Order: sequence, then structure tokens, then C-alpha cells
Amino acid sequence: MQLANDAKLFQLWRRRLVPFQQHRRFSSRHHLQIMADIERDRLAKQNGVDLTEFPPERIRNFSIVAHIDHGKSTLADRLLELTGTIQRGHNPQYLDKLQVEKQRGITVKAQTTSMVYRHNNEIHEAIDKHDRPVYLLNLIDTPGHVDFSYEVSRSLAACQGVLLLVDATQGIQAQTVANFYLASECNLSIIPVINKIDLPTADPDLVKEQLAATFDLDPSEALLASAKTGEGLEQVLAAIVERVHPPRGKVDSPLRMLLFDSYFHDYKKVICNVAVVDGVLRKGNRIVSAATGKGYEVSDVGIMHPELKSTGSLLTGQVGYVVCGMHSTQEARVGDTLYQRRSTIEPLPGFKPVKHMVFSGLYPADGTSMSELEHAIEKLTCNDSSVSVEIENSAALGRGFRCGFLGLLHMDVFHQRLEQEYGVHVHNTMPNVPYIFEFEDGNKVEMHMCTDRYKDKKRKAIWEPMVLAKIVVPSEYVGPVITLCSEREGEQVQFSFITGQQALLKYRLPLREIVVDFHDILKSITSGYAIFIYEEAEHQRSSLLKLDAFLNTKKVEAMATIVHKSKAESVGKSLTQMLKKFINRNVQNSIQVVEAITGRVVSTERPLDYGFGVSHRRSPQSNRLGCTESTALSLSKIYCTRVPAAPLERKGVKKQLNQHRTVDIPREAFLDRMKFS
Ligand SMILES: Nc1nc2c(ncn2[C@@H]2O[C@H](COP(=O)(O)OP(=O)(O)OP(=O)(O)O)[C@@H](O)[C@H]2O)c(=O)[nH]1
Repeated sequence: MQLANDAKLFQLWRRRLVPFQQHRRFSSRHHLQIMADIERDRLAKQNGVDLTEFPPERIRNFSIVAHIDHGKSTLADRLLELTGTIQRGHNPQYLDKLQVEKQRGITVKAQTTSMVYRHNNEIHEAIDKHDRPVYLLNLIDTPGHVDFSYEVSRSLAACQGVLLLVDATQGIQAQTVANFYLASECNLSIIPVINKIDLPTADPDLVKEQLAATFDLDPSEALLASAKTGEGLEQVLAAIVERVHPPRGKVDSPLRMLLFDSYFHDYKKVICNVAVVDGVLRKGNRIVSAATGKGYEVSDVGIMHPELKSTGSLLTGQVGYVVCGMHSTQEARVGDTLYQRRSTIEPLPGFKPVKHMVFSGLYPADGTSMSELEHAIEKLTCNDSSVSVEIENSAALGRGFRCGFLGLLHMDVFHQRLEQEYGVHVHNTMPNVPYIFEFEDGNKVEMHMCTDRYKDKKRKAIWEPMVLAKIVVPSEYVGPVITLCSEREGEQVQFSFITGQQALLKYRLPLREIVVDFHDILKSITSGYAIFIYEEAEHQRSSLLKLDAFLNTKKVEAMATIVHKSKAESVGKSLTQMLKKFINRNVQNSIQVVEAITGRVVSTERPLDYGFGVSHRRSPQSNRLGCTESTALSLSKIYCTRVPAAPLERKGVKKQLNQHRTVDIPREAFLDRMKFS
């Protein structure tokens, strides 16, 4: 009987062999594997084997990666619906659970969920639906914005494949390129999916050409889909099973699992998201952290389906969660290997250390105490391990924290999450990039704040972080891009034409010049067409000056900044101009911006002469400086106003403008600049 069945299947497969083999990844070996799967399922059903215990060959771990807004979260919604994991008609962007994600309409946190999928392709059409093989698909939806690319790279470590989504109306964009290379470095199977084909302006053929030209991908491998209408998504699910290889772990080896994410739960304390690489994890097991050597007992283990679902065990290749009594970020270290007590294992490679791009001070504000802020930061960094935190003391602002972020949007989102999820209020100081100070005695110190800590040491040089930027742009925009890069002190490394219409520009640029608004301006001057990626380059010795701001001869540390010598006057002038609007007009205040080492006055203003400002004289919050601390801080935020919050507007979500984020940039100009980000 079984032989007869096999023969029938074999015939079916033979008849469809020709069209299938046109697809180079779809080998006859693959078909035989599928047949074996079908047979095993049939036997499993007969013998009453529990199919929720998926062997590695029935597991597929994949991420959805793409440029911002190309439709990752919408696709995740549809896949969850198609596999019956969630009901149709739920809130859109189901996996974007944070308030900040809903408000801004962007994903900032990678989310994992498992789906049970009954494989359905041309071979299986002839087979009864219930006899088709069942797979466990673990999906990780990732953020698209460059500031959250650390989330992407961590997610990829738990996967064997990616769906590389490309918007059929926009084509390949900066993060498409960056994510493709991230996935290639991890040796993952890449399935290109051209999304939004339902739109009238969609041009899938052009995108196929771009895929071939940019990544050398076979255009016939690209799947066409619409995450909105659901068109083509059955093929996407089938391709995940067929083209992503199963996890390669060893079932019989000692347990090894990668801790790739964590978050704080009020009752369960720290919940770790893990990928079981080898062996099996069961509730009650005693596990050890390779990073700290500390031991824990597993009190709960399960999968996200889509919410936490306790399963009592996680098998080789599965992605799920573990609760084991960890209490803090010091214990739950992202990238750590967890293993079973008394076993000897080789720790997993972990993750590359994070490179912080901007640093900013966070101080308690509006009734929040330092301990509340500390508690909130501790919990939040458990969920966002890419933020670095150090205690900082400021004469004007008291005790606070100096935090390192991956970019300005990341910084803004972190502040918003602190307020929304933990109810604390913070003031943040102007962001800086980290500089290396070289002293006469040969010592080099990396500093990411403008402190006076080494003021007595003789300084020999300041080295600043540089980046190598690659900009791909339609040829008609080359002129404005070159002008922008020159204004930003860029040094041209390469200028060539990829095709008749596309130019490639490579520039060495100071990081300080791109962290604030470079990308947004670039998008705006190229009507959104520029593709911009950058990598770290060697530090460069630069003519930099530290500017100190003085109000009534008192230094306001939070406003000190480092600028290029050539920009000292203009930055000094804009700082003083900005300051004078906030200073008590009834007090004879003076505002000076002074070059720190020489004491040279770069710019000075007397607000009374100009006759405007905000009076805080009788306010109990007023300080000796003639303005409130929060005013001083607000001023130090002038650069933060440029944080791209545009997706809010684009998606029709009403933006909540934060008072201190709207200091002086005209709203229209701000929105205009953000339009294309
Ligand atoms: N017409 C159409 N719109 C789509 C499709 N897929 C997504 N969208 C829309 O595109 C916008 C962005 O979709 P998201 O799913 O939030 O994009 P994303 O890639 O997850 O965005 P980030 O997480 O912020 O990077 C939303 O308004 C979706 O409704 C599609 O196939 N067709």
C-alpha cells in the first residue's frame, strides 16, 4: 500500500519535473526530501506522534528585512493570517506592539513569532490537505531604519534565511543594500520579494533589473507579492520552506542556545528570546550563562505564537523564550551563550560590539527623581541593549546619565519610550560624537562629551571619527550632492557612473557632519532618490575647537560643543542668537560663546538690547544664570529638533510635538526636510 502511494507521488513529481527544474534552487533532491517529509507525516499521524515537537528539518527560521516602509510589518500580518496564527481583521502591524511604533508608524524593535504552516505547492496539490507536511516557521520582523540595524543583525543570527522585501514603486534603497550584505555575511538564503505590486505605479520588471544589477541575483528568483491584498503570499510561504535551509544544529549534542534579545516583564522579570542551536531545553533544566558563569533554573519555556505560549521544551533549531530568574541587563547579556550545567561547550560567536554614533546626557526632569530614572533606564536597556549608559554629573543640571545611541532617531525613540513605558520625564543635552584627544605625553583618550576633565593636560591633537559614504544617485542630482558633501567637509574618493543614469559617489566625511541631518537633506535635494550607506573609516586629525557657552559669566556645561575651526564663528553666533530668546529681559544678562582653550570670545549678545525673551525672574525655578535649567537644556537641544519623525506625518498619524523638541526650527522647514526620509 505504502509502495503504491510512493509510486503515485513519484509519478506526480516526475510529471512536474521540467517546470520545476527551471528554477535552479529547486533540485530533484529537494523533491525527494519533500516526498520523504510527506511519508513521515503520514506515519507520524498513524503512530500518534505529537507534531508540535518539530525536528530541525521541519523548522525554518527567517527574518523579513527591507528598507523603511517597504511593507515588512504588513507582510508579517498577512503571513500570520494565512497560517491561522492570528485572526483576520486584527489591528494592522500586529507585531509593532510598542506605543512609539504605533505613533510613529515604524518598527523599532524586532519581534519574533512562530507559525505552523502546512506546506502547499504544486506537488502537494494532489495530496489531501491534511496529509501535507507541517512546518514550524519562526518569523522575525525587523525594523527598516538604519538606526535600528543592530536589531536586524541580531535577528539574523537566529535565522537561516531572509525575505528581502523591495517596494515595487521605489526599488532598491539604502537599507535594502545594507540588509542584503548583512544577510550575505551571515550566509543566509535570500529570497527577494517584490512587494506592493497592487499599486498602479509598481514596476516589478525594473526592480528585477535592479536586483540583478546590484546584487547579481537571478531575476527569476524574485517573487511578486502584495502584502496588502495577499496576492502571491502562498508562493512566499512555500518558498520559505523550499529555499531556506533547516537549522543545522545537533539534536544529540549538549544544549547550546543563543540569547538574542530580552525584555523586562513585571512578574516574570527578564524574559530572554533564544535560538536553540544544539540539544534540547526543558522546563526545570539548570542552565549557565557563558558570559557571567551564573547558573539559573528554567521556570518557563515556550514559543511566541504569537503571544507567549508555554511548551515546556524547545528543541534544536527552535526559536522561543526562556524565563530563568534573571533580574537585570548585567545578567541577560544579548549575544550570550546559555548551556546546560555540567556540560562542556564551545560558546557561540555572539555579536559584534555596538558602535555608538551619538552621545547625549539624560537628566531627570519635571518631578522625576534620579532613582526613578535609573530604574527606568535599567529596564529599558534590557530591551534595547544597544544603548550604553554611564553616570554623569553636571554643575548646572546635577546627576544624570550619559547615553550612547546608534543615531538620532534611536536617541529620540529611547526618550519617548522612557516617558511612555516608564512614565519618567527627561531632559537631554545636545548630542555629540566621540572624539579622541591626544595629549603631549602621548596618551589618547576617547571622549564623547565636552568635559573639562583633562583641561590641565597639554593637548596635542583632536582626532575625529570619519565615515566612508557611498551615494548612488540619478545623474541629474550629482551637482547638488557634490555641493552638499563639500559643505559638509567631505573629501571625494570616487565618482563614476554605474549606468547611464546612475552615478556612484564615494566621500570621506566627518561623522559629526552626518549624524544630525545629512541623510534628510540628501533625500530632499535628490527628491528621495539617493541611496546612502556608510561605513566607519579611520579617525582623522582635525582642527577642532571646543566652544563653551557662558550666561552672566557662568559656564553652562550642557551647551558646550565641539566644532570645526572654520565654523566656530557661525556656530557661536547661532548659539548666542538662540540663547538670547530665552533669557530674562529684565536682567542685565550677557551671553558669550568662548573658545575653550584660548578664551577667545567667538560671539556675544546682550538680550536687553534686543528686547525679547522669556521672563523667569520670579519663577522659583529660575537660577543664577537668569534662565531656568530647563530653558538652558532646551537650548542645548536645538540639534535634536532635526530627528526624523516624518513617518508619523506620512502615515497620517498625528504627531505629538514635544515642547522641548520644537525650540527653533520652523515647522514647515522641518517637515519639508523630512518629507522624503
Ligand atoms: N498598496 C500597498 N501598500 C502596502 C503594501 N505593503 C505595505 N503597504 C503599506 O506601506 C506602508 C508601510 O508598511 P509597513 O508594513 O509599516 O512597512 P515596514 O517596512 O514594516 O516599515 P518599518 O517597520 O517602519 O520599516 C503602510 O502604509 C502599508 O499599508 C502593499 O503590498 N501594497
